[in-house]
Amino acid sequence: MSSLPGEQGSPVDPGGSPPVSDPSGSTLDLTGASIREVVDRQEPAPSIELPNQDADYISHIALDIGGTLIKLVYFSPDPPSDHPTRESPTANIRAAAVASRIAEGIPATHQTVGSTISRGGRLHFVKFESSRVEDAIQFIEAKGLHRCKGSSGHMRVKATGGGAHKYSEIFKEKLGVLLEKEDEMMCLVRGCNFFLKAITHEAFTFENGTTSFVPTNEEGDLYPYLLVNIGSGVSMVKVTGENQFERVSGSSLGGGTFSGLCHLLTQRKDFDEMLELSMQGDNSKVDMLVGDIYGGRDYSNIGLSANTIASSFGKVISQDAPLSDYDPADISMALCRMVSYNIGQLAYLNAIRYNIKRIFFGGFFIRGHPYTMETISYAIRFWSKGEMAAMFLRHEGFLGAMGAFLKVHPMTPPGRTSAGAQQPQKVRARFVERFSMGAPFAGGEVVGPAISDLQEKVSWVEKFVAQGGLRSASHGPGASRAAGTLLERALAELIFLYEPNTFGDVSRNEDEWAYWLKILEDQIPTIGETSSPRQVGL
Ligand SMILES: Nc1ncnc2c1ncn2[C@@H]1O[C@H](COP(=O)(O)OP(=O)(O)O)[C@@H](O)[C@H]1O
Ligand SMILES: CC(C)(COP(=O)(O)O)[C@@H](O)C(=O)NCCC(=O)O
Repeated sequence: MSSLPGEQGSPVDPGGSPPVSDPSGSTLDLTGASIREVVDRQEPAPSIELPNQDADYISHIALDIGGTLIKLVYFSPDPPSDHPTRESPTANIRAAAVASRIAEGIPATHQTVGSTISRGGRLHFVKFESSRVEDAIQFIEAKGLHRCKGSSGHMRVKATGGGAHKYSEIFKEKLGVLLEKEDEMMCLVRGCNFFLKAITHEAFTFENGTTSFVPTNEEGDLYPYLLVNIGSGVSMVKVTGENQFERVSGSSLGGGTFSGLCHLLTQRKDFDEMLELSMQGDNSKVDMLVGDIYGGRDYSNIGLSANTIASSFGKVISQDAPLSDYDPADISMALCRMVSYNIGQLAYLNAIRYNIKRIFFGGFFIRGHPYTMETISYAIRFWSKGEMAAMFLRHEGFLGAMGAFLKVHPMTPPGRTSAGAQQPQKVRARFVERFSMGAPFAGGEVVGPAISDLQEKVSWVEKFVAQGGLRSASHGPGASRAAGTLLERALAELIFLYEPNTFGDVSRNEDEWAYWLKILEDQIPTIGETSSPRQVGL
C-alpha cells in the first residue's frame, strides 16, 4: 500500500515527474493526484483529486450511455481559496476568454481569475438510469456542466455507448449539447488502460473474502489481457496495446439478465436491493448441487465437490411448488451465481483461445459485490486449475466514460513532435491512495469487504452495539489496549467482534490505531459519551 490512513494530506508522486506546462491545454495533470474511496451513494466509484490540474483546461464532461445506466465523468474545480493560484504563462489569453464567459453567465467556479489561473479539483464519477435520461440532463444543467466551455454555439460532449446515438436529439434539444459519438469498445479499452496504469491500487483479486491488489502499472507486464465488461450484456475484448484491441466474444447473458430475471421472480426493482437480498440467501434451496445427485458425495474423479452447483435452478422442477413458496433471497443468490459463473467460464475459454493469462472484469454488474466476485473468481480458478485469477477494477463501471473523457485530453503530457503529432501515450504520474475508511490492510493486502460509505460506517457501529457492545477487551488483537479509554476499549472489542480479518494488524500499528479511533470518535460521539459500562455490558 502506498499510503497509510494516517497519511492523508501528504500526497506523493511516485511517478516523480514535474508538472508540464502546456499552453495548448491538452494535458490531464496527474501530478500529486490521489484517489478517495466512495463517500457518496451517488458516486459509485472513488473520485480522483487532481491538485495541480489547471481547472480551465479540463472543463469538459464525458458520457457513457449504456443499455441500463448513464455514466458521467466530470471535473469540479476546487473553490479558489482551497489552493494557491499560480501565475499562468497564458494569462492574458485566458483573461480574455474569462471575460467572454462572464458575459455569457458561466458559473464563477469555472473561471480563471484575473491574471492567475485556478488549480486543483476533482474528477467525479456519477451514474443515472438510462430510462431516466432526464435525471442526467437535470444534473448536468443544475451543475452548469454543459456550459463549462463557454462556447457561444452548441457545446460538444464526448459520448459513448448505444445511448449516445439513441439520445442525441434529447441532449441537443434540452441542453443545447452536441454528443460526439465515440466507439464503445475503443473507449472501454482506453479507460481501462488509463485506470490500470495510473492508479496503483485499481486492480485486485477477491478470493475467500480477501482482497489483494495487483500492480498493473508496469507497462511491460500489462499486455495482453482480456477485458470482460459486464454491463447489460457482456463484451470480451482482447487488449494487446495502448489502442490495440479486438472484441473477440460476448454474451447476452449479462447484468441485464440478472436484473430482469430477478425482477420477474422476486418483484424487486432496485439493483442494490437485489444484491442485498442475495447476501441473505441460500442458493442450494433452488440449485441442484453435485451432492444432491451423488447422494451427498463429491464427484472427485472430475474434481467436483458435493457443494458445486450441478444445475442452476435444477432443484425447482422436482419441488413442484408455487413461486410464492420460495424465499426471494434464495432466488436472488442463485441468479447471481448462475450469471456470474457462466461469465467466468466464458471468460476463461476465451483467454485460453487467445493464449491470454490475465483477465480483468469491469462493468456495473459487478458492483463490488462479494458473491459476484467470489463466483467469477471460483470459475476462473477452477477451470484454469489454479493457474489464473480473476481481477476486478475499482472504477469497474466507468471504463467507457473515462475513455470518452480522455478523448478530449490524453492521459499524457502531449510533447508534440516537430510535425505536430503526439508522442505515444504513457502515464506521467500515479495516483496516491487516501483511504479514509474501509479497505483496511495488513501486510500489503486489503482484507474483507471495504466499508465504503457513511451508512455502512454507521451500521458497522450499530452492529457492534447490537452484538452486546463492550464485553471485556481482554481478548483479541486489541487486548493490549484494554486499559485505555472507553472508546479505545470499544475499538479493541470492535476489531474482535466484527469480521476479525477485516481489521488485520490494526492493534500493532500506532497510526492505524489512532486512525480507527478517530473514525470511531467521529462516527459515534453519542455512543462514546453516553455509554456507561452497565449499558454496554461491562
Ligand atoms: N443502480 C443500478 N441500477 C441498475 N442496474 C445496475 C445498478 N447498479 C448495477 N447495475 C447492474 O449493472 C448493469 C449495467 O451495467 P453497465 O456497465 O452500466 O452497463 P450498460 O452500459 O449496459 O448500462 C445492469 O444490468 C445491472 O445488472
Ligand atoms: C451490445 C453491447 C456491446 C452494448 O453494451 P452494454 O450497453 O451492454 O454495456 C453489449 O450488450 C454486448 O456486447 N452484448 C452481447 C452481444 C453478444 O455478443 O452476444
